[in-house]
Amino acid sequence: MVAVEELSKGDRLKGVTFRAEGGRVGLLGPNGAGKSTLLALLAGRLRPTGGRAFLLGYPPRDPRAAPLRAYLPQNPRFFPHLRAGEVLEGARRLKGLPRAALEEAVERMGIGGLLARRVGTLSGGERQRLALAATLMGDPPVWLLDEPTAALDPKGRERFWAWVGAKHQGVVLMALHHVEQAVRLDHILLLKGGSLLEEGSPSSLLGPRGERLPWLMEVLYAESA
Ligand SMILES: Nc1ncnc2c1ncn2[C@@H]1O[C@H](COP(=O)(O)OP(=O)(O)OP(=O)(O)O)[C@@H](O)[C@H]1O
Repeated sequence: MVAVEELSKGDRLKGVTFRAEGGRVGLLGPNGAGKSTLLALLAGRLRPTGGRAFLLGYPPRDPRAAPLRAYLPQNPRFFPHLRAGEVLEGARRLKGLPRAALEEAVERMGIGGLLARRVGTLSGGERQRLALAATLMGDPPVWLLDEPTAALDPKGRERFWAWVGAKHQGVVLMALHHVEQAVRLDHILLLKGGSLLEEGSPSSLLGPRGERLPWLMEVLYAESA
């Protein structure tokens, strides 16, 4: 479903290869590891300098790939004067979705009370909920999410993970910083310095009881003196 072969972007991503047929796949790695670069390449926002990728058989920049994916960048931007409801309505029209899809997205992220608010007045977490609702509306098969939970409070995180849990087909590929969320994943890709260090299930990488967590933290996050 998502196939990545020797994908490169200069020094930012160096020949990464993996396949994901379905499920929740986490990209873990320190700042600057290349997570956002990989997601932006799959979203068709960047051109690779080498290698290839496919979303359900289509290269990311092929127009046929666009309706198959939802992409949440790290810092989604909105026109601050728009109301949250207008942002969602714009997303709905752009995607050609029925009104029910918008209503489901509002319900899932719990933002019914924000619809009349101007985006510029929303808090960081409220904006993140709105961005997720606008991005995931209509549930396309491939979700590409750059730190989707970073600004969310615990309730917001629960809502997000419940939406992910309700997705029974497709791939959710997401960059995450909070290693404790790794237990919610089916598969983990460890990125560092633009390269894929290792991949596997949470229990194979972290140990069945999380006993390898110190190793993981050291491998990923140790800073050279
Ligand atoms: N537009 C750009 N031009 C040149 N280099 C860039 C650009 N954007 C990012 N980089 C560099 O590419 C590398 C990978 O960055 P990327 O944003 O993909 O990392 P990341 O794993 O998402 O990091 P973070 O956890 O900090 O979001 C970093 O060294 C970064 O400084």
